[in-house]
Amino acid sequence: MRWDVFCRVIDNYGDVGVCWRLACDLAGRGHAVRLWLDDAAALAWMAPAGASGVEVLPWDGAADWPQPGDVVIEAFGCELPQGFVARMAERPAPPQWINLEYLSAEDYVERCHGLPSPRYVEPGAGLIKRFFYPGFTPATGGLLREPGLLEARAAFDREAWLQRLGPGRRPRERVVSLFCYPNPAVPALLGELAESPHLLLVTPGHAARAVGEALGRVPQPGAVFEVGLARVAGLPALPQPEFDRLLWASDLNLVRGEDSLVRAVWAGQPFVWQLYPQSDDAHRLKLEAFLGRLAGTSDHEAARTLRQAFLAWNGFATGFSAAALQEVWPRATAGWRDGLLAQDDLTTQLVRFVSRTG
Ligand SMILES: Cc1cn([C@H]2C[C@H](O)[C@@H](COP(=O)(O)OP(=O)(O)O[C@H]3O[C@@H](C)[C@H](O)[C@@H](O)[C@H]3O)O2)c(=O)[nH]c1=O
Repeated sequence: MRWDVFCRVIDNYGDVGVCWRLACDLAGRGHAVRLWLDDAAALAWMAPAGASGVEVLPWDGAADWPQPGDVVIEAFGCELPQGFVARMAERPAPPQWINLEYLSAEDYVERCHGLPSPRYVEPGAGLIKRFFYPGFTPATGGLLREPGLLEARAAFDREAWLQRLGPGRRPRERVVSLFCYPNPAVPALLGELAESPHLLLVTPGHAARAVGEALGRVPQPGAVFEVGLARVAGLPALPQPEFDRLLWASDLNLVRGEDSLVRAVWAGQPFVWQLYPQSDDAHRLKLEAFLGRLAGTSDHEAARTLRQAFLAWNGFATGFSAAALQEVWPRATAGWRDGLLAQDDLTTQLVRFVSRTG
C-alpha cells in the first residue's frame, strides 16, 4: 500500500520520533511511505541515513498536493491541510483516513479505539476519519514493535557497544541511562549513584542541564567525569537505532514521553518513566493508569515500592530510590512484558485495520 503520514512537530522529539519509527516499520514491510513534516530538523541526527522506502517531504502549506496514497495518517490530531483533504475526496476510492493518537493506558483508549470522528463523517465525500489508539491492552492498537527487534536485542554485545560509545564499562559498574524533562529528583538520583560504581549515560538537552545544575558541571558530549564512585558520561544526540542500543546497554533506563517509554519496555530492563508535565496535572491520571497496568501484581509490597519510585521521579512524592526500584522490579512487573509481547504490534494491527475497513 501507499501511505501518507502527516506530522506536525509541536514540542520535543516524540512526534517526529514516533512517526519516523512507524514510517520505517511500514517501509520494512514493503509499503511505500511519504512522511510530511513541518520541521524535519531532528531527522538530521535521529535518522542521518534515512530509510529506503520512506520519502521525507516538507509540509509547508503552499504545496501542490499530489494524489493521496491508499492510507493517510494524521498523527496526533495534526489537522491535515485542506488542499490535501480535497485531493483525498477526489480519489475514486477514498483513502483510509486515520488519526493516530497519543499513547495512554487510560480506559478511554479502549472505548475510543477504532471509532469514526463525528466531525469528519462526510458521507458525500466518502471520507471517514477514524481514531487509532496505541495502547497496552488487546482492545487497543498496541505498541510499535518492528519485526526483528527482539532478535537484534538478544544478539546485542553490550560491552563492545559501550567501548565504541567511548566510556566502556568498568568491572562492577552498573549502567544507567538518563533521558528526562526538568526533574526535581535528579539530585537524589545522582547522590544515590555516587555511592557505588555506576556509569551514568546522560542524553543532551534537559538531562544534561539537570545534571549540570545538580553537580555544577554539565556533561558535554564525549566527556566523562567522576562523582564519588560513579562516572558521568555526556552523550551526543544518537541516531534512533543507537538510542535503542543505549537502552539495551543500561541496567536501568530513565525515559520520558512516548517513544522512549515503548523502547524501554522492549529493552526489557527496569525503567522509570517521566511523563510530559501538563499544567493541570493531567499527567498524574495518565501515570496512575499506567502504573495500574505495570504493577498489576499480587505482590502488593513490590508494587507499592515501584509506584513510589515512579511518583517520586515525576515530582508527586519524595524519596526517589533507583536501587529500591531495581530490587522489586522482577516481582512487581512479573509477566507484564510477556503479556505485551503476546499482543500484535501496532503496525500489524494498523495494516489489518485499514484492510478491513477499506
Ligand atoms: C535522546 C535521544 C532521543 N532519540 C529519540 C527517541 C525518540 O524517538 C525521541 C524522543 O521521543 P519521546 O521518547 O516520545 O520523548 P519526547 O519528550 O521527546 O516527546 C514527547 O513530547 C511531548 C510533547 C509528547 O506529548 C509526548 O507524547 C512525547 O512524544 O527521540 C534519539 O533518537 N536519539 C537520542 O539521542
